[in-house]
Amino acid sequence: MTSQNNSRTVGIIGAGAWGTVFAQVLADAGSQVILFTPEPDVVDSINGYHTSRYVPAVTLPAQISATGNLQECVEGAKRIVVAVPSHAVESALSPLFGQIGDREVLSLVKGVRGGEFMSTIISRTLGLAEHQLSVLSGPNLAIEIAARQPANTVIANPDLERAKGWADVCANAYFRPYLSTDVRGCEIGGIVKNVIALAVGASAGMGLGTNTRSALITRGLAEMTRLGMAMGAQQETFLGLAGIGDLVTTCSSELSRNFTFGSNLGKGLSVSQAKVASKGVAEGAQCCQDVLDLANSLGVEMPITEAVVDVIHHGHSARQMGERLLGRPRKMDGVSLQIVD
Ligand SMILES: NC(=O)c1ccc[n+]([C@@H]2O[C@H](COP(=O)([O-])OP(=O)(O)OC[C@H]3O[C@@H](n4cnc5c(N)ncnc54)[C@H](O)[C@@H]3O)[C@@H](O)[C@H]2O)c1
Ligand SMILES: O=P(O)(O)OC[C@H](O)CO
Repeated sequence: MTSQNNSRTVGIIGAGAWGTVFAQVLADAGSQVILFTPEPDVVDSINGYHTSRYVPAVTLPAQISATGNLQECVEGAKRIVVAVPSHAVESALSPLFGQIGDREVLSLVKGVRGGEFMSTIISRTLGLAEHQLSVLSGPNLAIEIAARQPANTVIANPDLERAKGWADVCANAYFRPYLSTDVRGCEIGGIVKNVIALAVGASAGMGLGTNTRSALITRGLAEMTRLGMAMGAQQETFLGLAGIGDLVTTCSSELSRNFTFGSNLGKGLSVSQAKVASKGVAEGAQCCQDVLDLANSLGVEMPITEAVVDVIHHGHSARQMGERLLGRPRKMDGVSLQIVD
């Protein structure tokens, strides 16, 4: 199947859980969508049966097709969405360097690597102009949205008209975008919440309850906000959908891969066993070291993140993580905006 070269055709690079469900969101809002994936069985399944193993038990709208040819995905598309995991962004996009022209691009990716945010890496890899890339982030568990359950999100671009353009294309009866100019804050929210969800998942896996969860969410919000403020983000972003909203969702649901990854660690699985058991990418495990490096380079204290890094990379157990956080010096309550709390 090929895309129609019209103003409502969107190409999505990456047909995992979120890319596929976002295709449904766009189709339900009136677009034709063409998904690119290097996995031939996924292409065949979408084109032949309107199904994908990434979203079981869902019948995809007929306006969605798939291709294993990257050029075919983008050539007829008016707008382009990036939906691969953070570790695959450069390899997936580099063949398209300089070929995007003036088309609008939207990143769904939640990750940081080598001190760089995905907006920076995607813009550089594709050779985009300033503000050509918008970022979408918020409490968006793909499987719930696949069932057309109501969800809000945030679309950010310093040029609000460009963010509005994307909101017009993806708003539908169950998907409501809010707007922001704070790209950096939205990206930080989408990254740090994954790291905190690993810690919350680990506590749940150990059999701990809601008090522990609330403590980690609240102190996690403090960490996220401190890092964001040190990087020039807006404080209110962290009290919105891309901050506390996504943090609560990811720390509350077994549909979250990060929560589940942490839960498996809490139950005693090793990091490599938890990775194998994971049904998709757990960006918090991929990115926690990068988040900590960023925090350290800015002198920002992130004790939960530090404890997660010790579990993921230095052989600490989930129990040791808990003991270490409980043994910290006394602190004042509330979200202190001092970088060292
Ligand atoms: N799943 C969700 O609920 C959800 C929600 C919001 C944001 N996100 C974010 O979206 C991003 C993608 O997550 P996902 O859930 O779709 O991942 P996933 O694990 O479900 O699927 C990853 C997809 O990327 C594809 N891929 C890997 N390398 C590729 C390459 N080089 N070129 C093209 N495709 C490649 C794989 O084939 C697969 O289709 C992540 O950063 C994630 O944090 C996910
Ligand atoms: O499944 P997770 O943990 O990657 O979370 C998915 C989304 O980011 C939730 O907003």
